[in-house]
Amino acid sequence: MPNSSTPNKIVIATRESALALWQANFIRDRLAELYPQMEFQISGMTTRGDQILDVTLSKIGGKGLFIKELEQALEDGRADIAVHSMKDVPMDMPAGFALAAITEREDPRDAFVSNKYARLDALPPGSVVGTSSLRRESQLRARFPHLQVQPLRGNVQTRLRKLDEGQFAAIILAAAGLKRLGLAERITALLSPDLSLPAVGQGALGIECRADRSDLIKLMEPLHHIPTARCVEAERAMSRALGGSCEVPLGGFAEIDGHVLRLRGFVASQDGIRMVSDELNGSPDDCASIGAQLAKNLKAKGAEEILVALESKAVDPVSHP
Ligand SMILES: NCc1[nH]cc(CCC(=O)O)c1CC(=O)O
Repeated sequence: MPNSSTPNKIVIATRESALALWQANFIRDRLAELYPQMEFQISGMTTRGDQILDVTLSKIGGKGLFIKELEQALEDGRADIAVHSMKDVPMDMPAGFALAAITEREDPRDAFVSNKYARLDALPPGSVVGTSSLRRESQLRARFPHLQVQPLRGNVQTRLRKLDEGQFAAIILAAAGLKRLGLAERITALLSPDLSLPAVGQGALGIECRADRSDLIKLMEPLHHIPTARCVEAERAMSRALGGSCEVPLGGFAEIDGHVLRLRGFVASQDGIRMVSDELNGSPDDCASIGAQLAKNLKAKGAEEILVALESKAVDPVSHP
């Protein structure tokens, strides 16, 4: 129960895309149920990541761009919490910030969306599939080398519009985003993790606040879903140990069955020609060490060479001729 040291009003910082607003409203509604006497306000803001739409995100600084402005608002006291897709949260939290809660995971799978074809394996050779995710691209190229992959940026609605305009035979999106936006009927087929291993954190939401706001961390506790948090921590520990960012074609997905946490991971070259994947089981209590160990095992199988090759590719050709 909130005591005298808890605020009577909580301001929630969010990006202004339909999905981000849905997520912020979802958390607001959960909090309002828990704390009916408190007041909640949603504060929408445009981030640099939202403004820059013409280049591949990985080339201009990556996912951090979507959350820096929100963190600035937390820092300045203009907002109390920020709601993020865990997929968009960098592996290392910046100093002074904490994840107060990780919510129960929505469907973590990728979705195949097409107006013409029922399944990925029904696409004729040369078909153009839209995605700007290096993870999705590398897996598609590895498993369906006869398909073309072309960039597709923008929010969920923009991506669906580009599909509907006929620029692509199919696109790949996160099922969670489509379901949250009430667009589940657009899902043509769900891709099993064997076919498209999800992104680290996919489907889970994170609530961020300043690390010194123990009042907020306490208030968010009922929204923290421990099995999801353990799975996401296993995935993030793996990605962190591999130096994962959105510049790296990498996937990580953990699930708990009974007393066993199963973590699967892969690292690939963008063209999917080189791919190293592996999995590890263990106790959910050991989530972080399972992630670190799987990263080691992947490195032992050759992930390091793939990562080094990616790094040299990322070097700016102008300043490093
Ligand atoms: N890359 C953007 C992004 N960040 C989070 C989601 C929604 C799914 C989720 O919460 O994991 C999406 C859309 C997508 O990948 O299709």
